[in-house]
Amino acid sequence: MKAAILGTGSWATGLARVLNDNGVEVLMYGVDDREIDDINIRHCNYKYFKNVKLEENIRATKNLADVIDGASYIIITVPTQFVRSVLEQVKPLLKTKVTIINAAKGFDMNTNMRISDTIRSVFTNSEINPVVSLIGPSHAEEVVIRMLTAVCAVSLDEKTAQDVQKLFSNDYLRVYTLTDEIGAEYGAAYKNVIAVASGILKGLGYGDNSRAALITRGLVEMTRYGMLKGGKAETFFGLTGVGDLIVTCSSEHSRNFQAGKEIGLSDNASDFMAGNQKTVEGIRTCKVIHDDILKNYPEFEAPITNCVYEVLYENGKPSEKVKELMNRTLKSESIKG
Ligand SMILES: NC(=O)C1=CN([C@@H]2O[C@H](COP(=O)(O)OP(=O)(O)OC[C@H]3O[C@@H](n4cnc5c(N)ncnc54)[C@H](O)[C@@H]3O)[C@@H](O)[C@H]2O)C=CC1
Ligand SMILES: O=C(CO)COP(=O)(O)O
Repeated sequence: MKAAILGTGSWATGLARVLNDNGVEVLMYGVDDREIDDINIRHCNYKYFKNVKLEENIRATKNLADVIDGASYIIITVPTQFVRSVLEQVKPLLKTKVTIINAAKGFDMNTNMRISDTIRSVFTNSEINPVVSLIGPSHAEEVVIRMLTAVCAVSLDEKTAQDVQKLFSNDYLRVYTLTDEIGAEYGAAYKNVIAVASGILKGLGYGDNSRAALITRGLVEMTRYGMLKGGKAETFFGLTGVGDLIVTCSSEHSRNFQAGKEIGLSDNASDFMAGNQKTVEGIRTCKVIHDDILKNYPEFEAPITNCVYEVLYENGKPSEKVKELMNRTLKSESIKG
C-alpha cells in the first residue's frame, strides 16, 4: 500500500514516519530542494528537526506524478494557503479513486472554505472517497520522535474514518473517529487564534493564571462560534477542540504561540508581521473569522479574536488590548454569552 504525502515540512515528515512505521510505502512531494535533499541523501529534515534521523525508505521528490502514481491515500500536509493550488495539480494525475486525508488547519486562501469543502470543490465524487481530516493535538516535533499522541480521523462517513484510523494508529499514535466535520475543523482552525493570544500573554510577562483564563474563555468563544457554523458543542470538548487548544496555547513548539510571544515581547505586531517567514496560520484564520463575524453575525461577541485582530491588523498595542479585555462589562460565565 502506498501513501502520497504533499509537502516536505514538519507535519509531512512526522506523518511520513508514522506511516512508514506502520508498513505503508510513502513518497513525499516537495518544492524545496534543501528539504528534499535532506530527506533523500542525509535522511533527516534538519530545518525542522535538528536531531532526528529518518528511515532511508522515506523519500521525497519534486515529481508530483511519481508521488501520486499508485497511491491509495493522499495526505495534505502543506500549509492551508497552498492546499487548493497543489490539489489542482493533483487532479489531472489521478488514475484511480483515492482517499484524500487533510491534515492542515485553517481555511482555503481564495474562498475561506474549510479544507474538507475545498477538497470536495476540486474533485468529483467519482475521483475521491469521502474526505477525512486527521486533526488533533499533535506537535510534529513530538510525533516524529514517537511520543504518545492522540488525534481524530474526522469524516462525514464513519467507514472511511475507520479506514484512516487503522492506517495511522500504532503504539504511539492513537486515532479516534469523529463525524462532526464542521465542529472539528472550526475547532482546529480557531485554536490557532487563541494560541497567538496565549503567546502574547507570555511575551507580556503574564503567568499560568492568565493562560488558564485565556484557554477557558477561548474555548467558550470558539465553541459558540463553531456552533453558529453548525458544529456540535461536544466536539469542542474533544481532541480537535479543547485538546488542540491546550497543546497549542501551552507549548513553545507552536509557531502560533511563538508568534504571539514575539509580538507580546515587543508590545507591537508590525515588526513581526513584516518579517515573518514561518507557518503561522492563526494570523490569517483570525482575519477570516473576524471578517465573517463582522459581515454575517454582527451581534456575535468574540472579544479575544477581536483583540488579536486589532493587534495584528490595526496596530493595536497588546498591553492595552489586555486591559480592554479585563475591563469589559462584568457578566455571567454562561456559554450562551
Ligand atoms: N507542524 C505541526 O506540528 C503540525 C502542523 N499541522 C498543519 O499541517 C500543515 C502544514 O504545516 P507544517 O508542516 O507545520 O508547515 P511547515 O512550515 O513545517 O512546512 C511547510 C511545507 O510546505 C511546503 N510547501 C510550500 N508550498 C508548497 C507547494 N506549493 N507545494 C508543495 N509543498 C509546498 C514547504 O516547502 C514546506 O515543506 C498546516 O496546516 C499546519 O497547521 C497540523 C498538525 C501539526
Ligand atoms: O496544530 C499544531 C499542533 O496540534 C501545530 O501548531 P502550530 O501550527 O502553532 O505550530
